[in-house]
Amino acid sequence: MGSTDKETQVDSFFSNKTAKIFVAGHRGLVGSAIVRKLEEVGFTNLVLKTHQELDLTRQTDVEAFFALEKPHFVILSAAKVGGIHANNTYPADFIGINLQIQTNVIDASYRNGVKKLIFLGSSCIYPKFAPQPIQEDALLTGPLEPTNEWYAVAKIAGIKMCQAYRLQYGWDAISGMPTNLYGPNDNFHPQNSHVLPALIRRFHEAKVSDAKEVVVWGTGSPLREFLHVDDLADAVVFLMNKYSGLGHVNVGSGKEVTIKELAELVKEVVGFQGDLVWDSTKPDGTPRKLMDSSKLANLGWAPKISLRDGLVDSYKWYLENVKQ
Ligand SMILES: NC(=O)C1=CN([C@@H]2O[C@H](COP(=O)(O)OP(=O)(O)OC[C@H]3O[C@@H](n4cnc5c(N)ncnc54)[C@H](OP(=O)(O)O)[C@@H]3O)[C@@H](O)[C@H]2O)C=CC1
Ligand SMILES: C[C@H]1O[C@H](OP(=O)(O)OP(=O)(O)OC[C@H]2O[C@@H](n3cnc4c(=O)[nH]c(N)nc43)[C@H](O)[C@@H]2O)[C@@H](O)[C@@H](O)C1=O
Repeated sequence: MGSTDKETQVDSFFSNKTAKIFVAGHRGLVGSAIVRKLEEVGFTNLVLKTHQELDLTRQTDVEAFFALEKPHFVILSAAKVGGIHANNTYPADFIGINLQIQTNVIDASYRNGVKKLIFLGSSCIYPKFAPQPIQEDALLTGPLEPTNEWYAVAKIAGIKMCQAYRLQYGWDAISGMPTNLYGPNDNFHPQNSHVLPALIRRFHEAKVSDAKEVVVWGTGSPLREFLHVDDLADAVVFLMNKYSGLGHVNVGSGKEVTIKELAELVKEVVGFQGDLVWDSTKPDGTPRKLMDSSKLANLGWAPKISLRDGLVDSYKWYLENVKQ
C-alpha cells in the first residue's frame, strides 16, 4: 500500500476555526445542517453561494469562483436530489447535473489548493440485492436498483474521482455515503420528495381537511434506514476532522423500519385519525438498504437522534416553515 491509500486519523480541520470553508448547496437539507453545525462548533469564515449566484454546472463560473475565493476546505452538498419518483422520471437530470456539479467542484478544488474536500454520495450506490447490512466493499459488485441507477452512477463516479485524485496527486478528498435523510429544510414536494417529508405533508393535509384516508406508495414492505440530518452534519464535520483515506465511509443510524411502520409513525406524530391505502402501482424501489456503518463507529462516531424524536422535530419545522 502506498501512502495515499492508508486510512489515517487526522485532527487538522478543527485546528483553525477561521479557515475558509465553502459549503456547496448551503440552503438545502444537508448543506443548511452543515452550516448550523460548523457555526455551532465555532467556524467563522464560511463561503456560501446560492444556486442563482453560482451555478455549479457551469465550469468556467466554478473555476473563476475558486480562483477568487481560494477556500481551504470544501463540503460538497450541492446536487440534484429527489425521491423515487423524481429519480425515475428525470434520469437525464439526475446523471447529467450531478456529474457536472461534482466534476466541476472536485477538479476546481484540487487545482486551487483546497486542503481537503468531502463528497457526499448516497446508499443507493450499492447493488439492489447487496448483502445486508451493506458494507463499503459491496460497491460495484452487482446491478443497481433501476429507479435510481442514473443518480447512483453519478455518485459512484464522484467516489471514484475522489479516489483517483488521491492516488494520482496525493490530494485529501474523502467520500461519505449517507443513508436516507430528513429534517429541517427538507423538500416537501408532493411527488418529487423523499418518503418521510412526503408523508408528513400528506398526513397533515389529510388531517386539516378531515379526509378519511391517505394514499401511500408501493406495498409498504420495503425497509429503509433513516438518519436525522443534524446527525449527518455532525458526522460530516467529524469525518473532515478525523478521517483521511481512499475508501468511502457509510453514514447511517443502523436502524431500519418498513415503509408501513414509517407511515404508521408519521400518522401518529401528525395526529391523523383515518386509514392508510396502498397504491401498488407506484414502485417500491430497493427492498432493503441497511448500511453497515461500523467503519465510522470504529472511528468514534455515533448518531444521537431517534426516528421518533427526529420526526416530531421535522413535523414542527414543517408547521412553522412550510404549511400554508
Ligand atoms: N436527502 C437525502 O435523503 C439524501 C441526500 N444525500 C446527499 O446529500 C447531498 C445534499 O442533498 P440534500 O440536501 O438532500 O438536497 P437538497 O435538494 O435539499 O439541496 C441541494 C442543494 O444543492 C443546490 N444546487 C442544486 N443544483 C445546483 C447547481 N447547479 N448550482 C448550485 N447549487 C445547486 C440546491 O440549490 P437550489 O435548491 O437553489 O437548486 C440546494 O441548495 C446530495 O449530495 C445528496 O446526494 C445522500 C443521501 C440521502
Ligand atoms: C435517499 C434515496 O432516495 C431514493 O430512494 P428511496 O429510498 O427509494 O426513496 P424514497 O424516499 O423516495 O422512497 C422510499 C420508499 O417509500 C415509498 N413511498 C411511500 N409513499 C411515498 C411517497 O409519498 N413519496 C415517496 N417519495 N416515497 C414513498 C416508496 O415507494 C419507496 O418504497 C433514491 O431515488 C435515491 O435518491 C436515494 O439516494
